[in-house]
Amino acid sequence: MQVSLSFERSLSKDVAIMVDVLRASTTITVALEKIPNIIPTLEIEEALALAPEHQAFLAGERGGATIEGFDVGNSPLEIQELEGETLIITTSNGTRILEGIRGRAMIGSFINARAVANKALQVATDHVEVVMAGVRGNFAIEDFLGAGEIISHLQDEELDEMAQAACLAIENQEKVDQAVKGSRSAQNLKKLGFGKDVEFCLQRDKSQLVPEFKDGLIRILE
Ligand SMILES: O=C(O)[C@H](CS(=O)(=O)O)OP(=O)(O)O
Ligand SMILES: [Mg+2]
Repeated sequence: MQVSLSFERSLSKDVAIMVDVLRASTTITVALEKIPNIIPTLEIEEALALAPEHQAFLAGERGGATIEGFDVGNSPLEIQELEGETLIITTSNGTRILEGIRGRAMIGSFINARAVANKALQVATDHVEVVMAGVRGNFAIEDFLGAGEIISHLQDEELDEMAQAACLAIENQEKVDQAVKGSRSAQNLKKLGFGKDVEFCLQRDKSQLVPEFKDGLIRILE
């Protein structure tokens, strides 16, 4: 099995795992514990327009800050409190990257790294691509390290050089935690009062859930 790491744009027609550690991947994975259907949207207006017909909760942020009038932010801790049928979510990076995936799209982060890696291996034909979301077109260290955590569970496969680099980068967990906490994204979230979300997002293998994005909907891949 080939394993590759890419940034922003997915090239695979097989399986692609979108990684947005802070915070879309983590928030979506947690939301699926109590909400079976998640609709990601690119725009706030689209989210607002869809909410009444689905009687859905609204979650989302811009620049990390909760969108006015939404039930919760893009926050794994806040989303844990919600229970229902449908959630609509719009975020700055993660939801946009998902839309660009042409293959089978899964969602991964530190909290489900092992589960998503195993599932990808099971269902892929010959290629698992890990896609770092980044922040508005820029590299984000938290996504590189989250990708490394996932790839560390695929080490027996044929890793490209980017994938090897990410895997090597996560060898020291203490340094990984320090780097993620010191990232621009984490600093921004701390300023906005979401410091505890950063700690939450760093938990390893807390979840066995693997979210899959298919036909406009995110659900648990059984
Ligand atoms: O909500 C988040 O943590 C980020 C905010 S920002 O774009 O990094 O300012 O959004 P995400 O889509 O989860 O990267
Ligand atoms: Mg992010």
